Formats: sequence, structure tokens, C-alpha cells
Amino acid sequence: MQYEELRQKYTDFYYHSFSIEEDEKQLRVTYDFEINNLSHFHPTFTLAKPDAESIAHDPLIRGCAFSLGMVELISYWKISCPPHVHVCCALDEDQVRWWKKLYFNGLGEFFYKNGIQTNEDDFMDLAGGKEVLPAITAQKQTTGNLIAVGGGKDSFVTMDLLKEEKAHNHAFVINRVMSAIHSAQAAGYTGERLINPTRTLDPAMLALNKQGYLNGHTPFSAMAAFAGYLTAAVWHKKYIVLSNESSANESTVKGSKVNHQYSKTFEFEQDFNAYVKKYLPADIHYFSMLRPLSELQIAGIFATLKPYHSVFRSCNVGQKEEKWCGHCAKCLFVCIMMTAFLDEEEVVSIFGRNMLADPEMKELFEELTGMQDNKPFECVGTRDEVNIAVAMGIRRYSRNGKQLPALYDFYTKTPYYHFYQSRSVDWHSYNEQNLLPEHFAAIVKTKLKEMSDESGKLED
Ligand SMILES: CC(=O)N[C@H]1[C@@H](OP(=O)(O)OP(=O)(O)OC[C@H]2O[C@@H](n3ccc(=O)[nH]c3=O)[C@H](O)[C@@H]2O)O[C@H](CO)[C@@H](O)[C@@H]1O[C@H](C)C(=O)N[C@@H](C)C(=O)N[C@@H](CCC(=O)O)C(=O)O
Ligand SMILES: Nc1ncnc2c1ncn2[C@@H]1O[C@H](COP(=O)(O)OP(=O)(O)OP(=O)(O)O)[C@@H](O)[C@H]1O
Repeated sequence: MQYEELRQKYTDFYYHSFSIEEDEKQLRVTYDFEINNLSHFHPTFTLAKPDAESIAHDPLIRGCAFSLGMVELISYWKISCPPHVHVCCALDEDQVRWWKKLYFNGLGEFFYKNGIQTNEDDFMDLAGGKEVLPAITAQKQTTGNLIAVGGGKDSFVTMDLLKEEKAHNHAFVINRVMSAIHSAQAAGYTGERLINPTRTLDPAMLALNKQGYLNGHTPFSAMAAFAGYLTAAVWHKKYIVLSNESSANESTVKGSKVNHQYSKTFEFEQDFNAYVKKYLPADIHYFSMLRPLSELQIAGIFATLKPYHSVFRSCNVGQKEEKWCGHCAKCLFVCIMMTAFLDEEEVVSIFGRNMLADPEMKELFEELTGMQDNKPFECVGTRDEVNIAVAMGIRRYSRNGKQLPALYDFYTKTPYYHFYQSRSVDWHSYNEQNLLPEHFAAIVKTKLKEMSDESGKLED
């Protein structure tokens, strides 16, 4: 179905309301969205409470629930991209600008893949309504970390960095993503220490997707940010700790701003903090623990966390079956990263096969290394990081007296090899574009120093 045609037919999107029901154990937020002449949608978010205290009327909780609805609405709006969006609660000019920026950039991949040519001004007009949310005045005391766990190597590195503070930490996993649940459990977060809210998608959206209405990528991490903030408010947590790395800042489509990982960028992290400071004030701080680090540094640290190698799963394709599909860009990317630090047998035992020896992976390999213009639409590192990891892997194969697998053999015959062949992970680099509070920064710096001292054992 075509964008312009759909916008003419379905002109208006409504965020009618959000309602909060609670009992002693949990809180459920239900949204009422509508596309005129098409459908109503009622997604929900259900979260356990730490105690029986009634919080549904707390202004902070209401503000968080409303904001989570603002991010949830993107998934429903994209079905027919109505030009006019009406929201139940009042929005000031800054808020309108803020949300439009997130929607536009967070849907960059969606617009690109659906061949939609638009701009931040024209793709929607956003209007607030009459309901004024109560002012947030009272501040509750907060403590400890809420660690968002995705199930891949990144959140394991964060959980390991914060292991000394475990008594004050909670792990946070949205939905029954078993790889993430098992990761959190493997790191010691069980029972009440693992907060596992349920987010439902409205089945009408899934049905319309099947009928051919517009579909595509939505900024999952922005939803996770607002869901994390609501969870931190309910559980009185001080820090929401993400594991987004600096490489998420690189665009996916060369020479454009189209970035699959937009809501994992430092730009979004800064925007999010500015938003909550103004509209959801509380002693809650959202930051990514791995922002100062490169993918290479993260992979190098993860390589040392051997007990977790059989548990982690980064693959989005195989996520529901908790397996590595072994054929997607993310699998190949993680394989390349781990090959920089582990021997072939260890890598094969993780993924169940050697993707580097499979000529069918060549196209993805070329996309990851930058031999082709666009990176895969996946959460992968920068082209530079991939090339350095390949060079490190080739040296490891040579040191071990092993024949190079097909993709690496191919690489040595390209000009890339001559450029990258002696490059390596830099344990001294620390990206200052980050929002780590001081004591978290000290933990990361100590780890980098430790890795630098030990680096001889890990690589050449
Ligand atoms: C697509 C998505 O975000 N999935 C996440 C979702 O999974 P869920 O089981 O709820 O839905 P799916 O089976 O994946 O999708 C069913 C259909 O619904 C549409 N849809 C889904 C989610 C949504 O927010 N909006 C939607 O319109 C979709 O188009 C399908 O037609 O929640 C899980 C946790 O509960 C996540 O783990 C799922 O994430 C996937 C593994 C995934 O591949 N996510 C990619 C979008 C992705 O690249 N994720 C990046 C985030 C990048 C960013 O935030 O910008 C990442 O996780 O690193
Ligand atoms: N279902 C989820 N619930 C809570 N947080 C999540 C969820 N999925 C992802 N996240 C957060 O987003 C971050 C980025 O996701 P991403 O999938 O890139 O990381 P990962 O799974 O930890 O590692 P990898 O890059 O190896 O997949 C995670 O580290 C985590 O902080």
C-alpha cells in the first residue's frame, strides 16, 4: 500500500487516553489509540509493584505512563501514517518538537525502506489536547541500579562491571525474552531482583500488517527508555543503566542520517535526559554504561567472561527460539568480533558453525566492512571496528597456524587488508561523549586499565 494514498484515506490518528489499573501486586497501563475509519488499538504495559502502596494517581507515574504512550503510538501511526495526530494531554511547543524529532529519526529506516520521501516538518502535525497532567512536585528517594538486559554480550559486560553493587541492583527485561531472562539469571538476578514487565502489541496492528498496511522498523530502544523510566519510578531506582555503545552513532545508510540504531545513539540519550528533566522530574538518571567503549573493547571484555559464552544470544532473528540463526548480519558481526579475541574452536562452539568459512555470507561481510555503501539494518558496530576485528582475527589464525576461512582469505586480497592489517583494539581510548556519573566512569576506566595490562594474553 502506498504512503500518499493511505494518508489521504486515513487522515487522523488519535491518542485518546491512557488508563492505569492497579491492585496490590501490579500496575497495568492501557492505551486507547485510533486511526479514523480503520481501527482502535489497545496496547498494554503491565508491571509488578514492590509493595501494596497505591500509586496510580501519583503525578510522576501518570506522567511516565502518558509518555510511554507517546512512544508506543509510533508503532500504530506507521500503519497508515495519518498526517494529523491528536493527543489527549496538553503538549507545549518544545514537546511537539521533541516528539516529532524522535518519530522522524526513529522511523528513518521505515521511511527509507518503504521509499517514503518526507521531512521532519511535513510527515505529521502533532497537536496536544485539553487534559493537563498534574504537576510533579514531590520527590521520592531513589537508590541502586536498574540494569536493562537484552540478552546479548553488551548487557553481560554491564552486569559484570556492576557486580560489586549487585545487592542494590535490579535487572530489567521487557517481555519473556528468554535469552535476556536467562542472561539476567546467569548473572545472579533472580526472583524479585529480576523485574519483567509485559508489553502487549494490539492484535489489530498485527492483522493490518498481514493485510499489507505499512510496516517496518520502530525505535525499540526509545520505548525501552520510557518503559525503564516508569519502572524506575515505581521501584524507586536511581539509575537506569543501558548498554548502548558509541558505535550506534554511525548511520546505516552512508552519507545520510538514516540509522537503524537511532534510539541507541548518544543524541537520543541526551535528548531523553533533557526531556525527563523538564517533564518528568525525579531523582532518576538514564545513561549507557558502555557509551565510552567501542564494540572492540566490549567484545574483548566479553571474551574474558567465559561462563556466559554459552548463555548470551545477540541474534534478533533467532530471539524467540533463543538461538543463533547463524546466517544474519548480527550473527556474522558478533562472530567477527569474537574471532578477534577467541580461537576458532571457541567461536564455533558458540555459534554452532563457522560463518567465516561460508561463501554465502560474503555479501553481509562486504556490507559490514564497508565494501558496500550501506551497513546491514541491524545493531552492528562501525565499519572501522569491523575491519580492525577482521585484521585481528586474521593475525590470530596465522599465529595458530590455521588456514584462513573463505571470507578472511578473500579479505587479504582486498585493499582493505593493506590498510587495516596492523590495527588493533585500543585499550587506552575512552569516548568522552557519555553521561556516566563519576563513580560509574571510574569502574569503566579501571576495567580498561586491567584489560590494557592483560591485553598480551588476549590478542597478539
Ligand atoms: C520489531 C521489534 O521491535 N521487536 C521487539 C519486540 O518483539 P515482539 O515480540 O513484541 O514483536 P515482533 O514479533 O518482533 O514483531 C511483530 C510485529 O509487530 C511489529 N512491531 C513490533 C514491535 C514494535 O515495537 N512495533 C511494531 O510495529 C513488527 O513490525 C512486526 O510486524 O519486543 C521484544 C522485547 O519484548 C524485542 O526484543 C523485539 O526486538 C526484536 C528482537 C528486533 O529485531 N528488534 C529490532 C527492531 C531491532 O533492531 N532492535 C534494536 C533496537 C534499535 C532501536 O531501538 O533503534 C535492538 O534491540 O538493538
Ligand atoms: N527486552 C529488553 N528489555 C530491556 N532492555 C532491553 C531489551 N532489549 C534490549 N534492551 C536494552 O537495550 C540494549 C541494547 O540492545 P542490544 O540488543 O544491542 O544489546 P545486548 O542484547 O545487550 O547485546 P548485543 O549487542 O550483543 O545484542 C541492551 O543492552 C539493553 O540495555
